[in-house]
Amino acid sequence: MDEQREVKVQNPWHRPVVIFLAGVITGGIIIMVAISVIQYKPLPQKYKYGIVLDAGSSHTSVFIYEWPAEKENNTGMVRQKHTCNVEGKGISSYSNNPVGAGRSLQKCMEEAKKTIPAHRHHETPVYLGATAGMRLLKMENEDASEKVLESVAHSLKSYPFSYQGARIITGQEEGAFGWITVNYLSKNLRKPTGTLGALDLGGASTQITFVPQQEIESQDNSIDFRLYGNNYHLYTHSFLCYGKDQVLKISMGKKMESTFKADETHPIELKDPCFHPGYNLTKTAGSVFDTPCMEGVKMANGSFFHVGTGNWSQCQQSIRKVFNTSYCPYSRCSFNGIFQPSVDGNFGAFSAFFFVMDFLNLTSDSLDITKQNLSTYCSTPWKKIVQNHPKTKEKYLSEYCFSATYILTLLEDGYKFTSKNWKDIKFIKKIEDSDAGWTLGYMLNLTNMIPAEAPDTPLMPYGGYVAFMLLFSLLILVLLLMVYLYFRRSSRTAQKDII
Ligand SMILES: Nc1ccn([C@@H]2O[C@H](COP(=O)(O)OP(=O)(O)O)[C@@H](O)[C@H]2O)c(=O)n1
Ligand SMILES: [Ca+2]
Repeated sequence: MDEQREVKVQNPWHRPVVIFLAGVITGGIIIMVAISVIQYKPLPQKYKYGIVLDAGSSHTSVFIYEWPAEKENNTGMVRQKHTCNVEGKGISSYSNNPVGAGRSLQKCMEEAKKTIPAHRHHETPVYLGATAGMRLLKMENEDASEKVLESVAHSLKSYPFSYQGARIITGQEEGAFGWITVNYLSKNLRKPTGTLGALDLGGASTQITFVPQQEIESQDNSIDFRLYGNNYHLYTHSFLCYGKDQVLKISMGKKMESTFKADETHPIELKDPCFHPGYNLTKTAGSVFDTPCMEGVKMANGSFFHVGTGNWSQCQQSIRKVFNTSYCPYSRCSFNGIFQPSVDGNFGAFSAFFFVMDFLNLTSDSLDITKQNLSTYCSTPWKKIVQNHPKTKEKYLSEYCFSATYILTLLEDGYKFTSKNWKDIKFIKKIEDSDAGWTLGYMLNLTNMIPAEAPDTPLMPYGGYVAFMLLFSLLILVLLLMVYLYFRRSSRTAQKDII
């Protein structure tokens, strides 16, 4: 018995190699789990910023964008952090006082300094893009337009941001970057689903941009992008002078031309179906004809009584006269001899399309109901309109009937939307807290934030990776435990057998 007891039991767990290996594996698993858990804790995000100034014909807005520093090439990561409306009119109104244009930006740029953390200021790009108001000023007086641009550039350079330029963007850029903005924000760009057409209405120009089914017959209206590995072949056109403020001038000018006789003494009455009954204001012909958009219209002078008659269908008749549909050198045209394929898919209509239709509550009905409601609105007496909207500036209030009638005429007669596809037009201001407009697309393009090829995506999303690592580590632990228990049992049995 004693001899037997003295036989040493060879327990495999007591071998140094096994002990060392078991220690290393267990240590490894503990480290793996610890790393996974620590990694899973969301790290404080680091943000980057960009500033774009939209110098429109009627006013200037400053947009501040932000995005997580590590994710700048992912779609939908950039969002609008802050906007500031510059006081006063657009920069093109400073043609006689260019210094004033630069000075007008000061308040909003100071706000930008406060909004963006100081340590990011020097690397924050700032861009200014001017649109149709400056295009018109350049046509009228190139020297003045250059002075205004120099003035805003000088002003922007005085801030601690990274100045990237102040220029007049083309109508094509305005249309195309508006399209990029709405599709980036709707996260359409990396999906095989359809894209959203873009309709932008300003004070001095309007843009239509979409992916057409048909071939684009004119080179000027075609633009190609490769974004996230997909090719986009876009139709785009910008109609200079067809913003709502310029069309109001043109259509009033045409009415004056046909109403006023050369020998009549002033002031004369201009009866206008686009203004409410009871509206009566003395205006100067100069305020109507102060634009290069009135080519070929005989100029009146002196002052006149602008008298509203509030008749929607007559208003529409008068607006139709600003579209020339008498010639088309292509298989089909919108107006003024401009090629346009038939509209296709859904459209986002923003800027003044939204402001006007939203103010009048006309954003969600059929085309027929919309026309009926607008007709009732236009024939409502001016006194009642003022009573109903005591806080709205009378100048703006008086123009809604005209503007909405222009919008319907532009969309139906101009772009050839019908009562069937009217519902495909969504009047939008924002998509996920960011304004629809050209500015975001402009910045994304200039900062190369939309790559031509889709960035490589990891095998699995981060959350999935962490879950996988935890599960896998747990499995190894359980397996080790089972192996341990097995060896312990078999070594005990061996001991018993020996005993
Ligand atoms: N809250 C607002 C802001 C702008 N608007 C109008 O929207 C238009 C904006 O045009 P814009 O200044 O961007 O001019 P463009 O240079 O784009 O032609 C102007 O006609 C403004 O009067 C509006 O109706 N309601
Ligand atoms: Ca605009």
